[in-house]
Amino acid sequence: MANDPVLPPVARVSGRRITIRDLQAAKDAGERWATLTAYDALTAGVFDGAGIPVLLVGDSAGNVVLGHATTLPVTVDELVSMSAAVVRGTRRSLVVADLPFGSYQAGPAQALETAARFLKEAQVHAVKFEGGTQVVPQVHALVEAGVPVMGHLGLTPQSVNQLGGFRVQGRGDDGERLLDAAVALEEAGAFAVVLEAVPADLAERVSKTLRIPTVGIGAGAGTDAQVLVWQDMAGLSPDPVPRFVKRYADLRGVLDSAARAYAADVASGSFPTVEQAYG
Ligand SMILES: Nc1nc(=O)c2c([nH]1)NC[C@@H]1CN(c3ccc(C(=O)N[C@@H](CCC(=O)O)C(=O)O)cc3)CN21
Ligand SMILES: CC(C)C(=O)C(=O)O
Ligand SMILES: [Mg+2]
Repeated sequence: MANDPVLPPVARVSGRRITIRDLQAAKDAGERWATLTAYDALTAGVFDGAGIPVLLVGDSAGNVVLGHATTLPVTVDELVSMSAAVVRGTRRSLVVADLPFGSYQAGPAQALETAARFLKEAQVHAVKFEGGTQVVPQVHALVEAGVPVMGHLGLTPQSVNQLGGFRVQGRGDDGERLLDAAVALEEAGAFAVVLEAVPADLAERVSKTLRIPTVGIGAGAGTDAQVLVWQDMAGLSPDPVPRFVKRYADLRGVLDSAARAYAADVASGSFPTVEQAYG
């Protein structure tokens, strides 16, 4: 894994944690890299071993772990707990935690207070939060305090009620504003920016304009990195999944078969056998 030649150089960093400097070096060298979400120690350990350089403890946990319809109900306590598990389950991946809705919008002091909880209680390496020019003071304050910040523009799910649904952002004149916001986040000190559900040509333009890496989700092939929710990528999420998802496995089918086979074995008496029993 650490010496797997198919992995990009940033994923082959061995014997230490990947840093935000490695990610910048990857962009400077023109290397693309993959990010996945993670919410628990076991899956985080799998992705760490597979050479995924960045793991995001997303507030998408609200959807794929906690059963909510949106990310809005997710609390700091919930994500701190999951983030701590992800950090404990990894050795090499850089772990980024999403700041939940309502935990940073009030201003730089609130953002710093929330980020400090993630760094102290979960020992994450960076935080991410949604928004453009309105969160620039927060980015500045955290970077000043030594906390790496990832921005998030485009479809920002914490604003779903204002956006009027989960729809593509940045079409037409909005594209210019998104580009300006991306530049403002970079100037405030962000180390990377997520571009979610924006037209591919806009995402490519932003990626070429910024020095820092862009991380696309539903933003086409022109970004420096990609991110997917792991349950979507592995085929565990139920239909419908957003159109930008590619399923690399059918975990839902695998788990469904396993559960059915187990239940049938119990019903028929063929599990457990003497092999699974103590003498
Ligand atoms: N499982 C999961 N995957 C995600 O990618 C994800 C979450 N949850 N939760 C937080 C946000 C919400 N996201 C979403 C949610 C829905 C669409 C969606 O329904 N897209 C439609 C319509 C697009 C349009 O009409 O503009 C699609 O078909 O892609 C997209 C992104 C992305 N994030
Ligand atoms: C999809 C990524 C960017 C995210 O914000 C999340 O998982 O919450
Ligand atoms: Mg999120």
